[in-house]
Amino acid sequence: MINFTQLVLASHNAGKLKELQAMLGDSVQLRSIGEFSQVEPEETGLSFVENAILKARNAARISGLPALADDSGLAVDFLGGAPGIYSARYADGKGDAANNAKLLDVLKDVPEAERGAQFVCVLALVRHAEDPLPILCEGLWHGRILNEASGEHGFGYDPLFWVPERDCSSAELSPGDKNQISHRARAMDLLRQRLGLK
Ligand SMILES: O=P(O)(O)OP(=O)(O)OP(=O)(O)OC[C@H]1O[C@@H](n2cnc3c(O)ncnc32)[C@H](O)[C@@H]1O
Ligand SMILES: [Mg+2]
Repeated sequence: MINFTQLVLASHNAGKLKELQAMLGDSVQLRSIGEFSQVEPEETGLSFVENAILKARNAARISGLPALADDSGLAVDFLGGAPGIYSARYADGKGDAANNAKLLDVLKDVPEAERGAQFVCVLALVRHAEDPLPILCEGLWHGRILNEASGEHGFGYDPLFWVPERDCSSAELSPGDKNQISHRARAMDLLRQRLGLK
């Protein structure tokens, strides 16, 4: 049985930590892997699942605690699913603003009907570093890529992601609203079911 008072989040992304902690509420306290190490593991997998497991195992090994990892990204239809698992590194590690600028540039002549995209989130939970049976949960969020950035909330590609069901960008949603409907919210919903927390 997992001791949830001591669950470490295998992520160096403050935006993810905030969202996941808000979704979990008070029942589970997520400790950041940053408390244990500043070294980020190389994400050498070819899929979200592989990278999520790799990050979770690494965090469990470093902390000695059960670990939850989130590997996520943006899959753009016109780009055959890119940037995908490379979303954080799309502009060679120059950060969110550069990633967004590059995406807008690559799609600059693409008409609205062909700008469909999905946010993807895979959560992996391991009880310990060698856990042979990680719990895996996936969430998708369908939308489309805007022609310019809009909104101040969230992180990453949120200002470029149009949310059809709310008629606004993901960065225009309040944090509470995003956490109800996002790819991460859907994956977390499944995880809570798997853990018997709901
Ligand atoms: O690997 P960790 O340490 O968790 O942090 P990271 O930022 O590198 O995370 P990923 O490797 O999973 O890359 C995910 C990238 O996808 C984008 N992304 C994921 N979820 C997002 C969201 O909810 N809103 C906007 N962009 C998101 C954003 O650019 C992230 O940096
Ligand atoms: Mg990463």
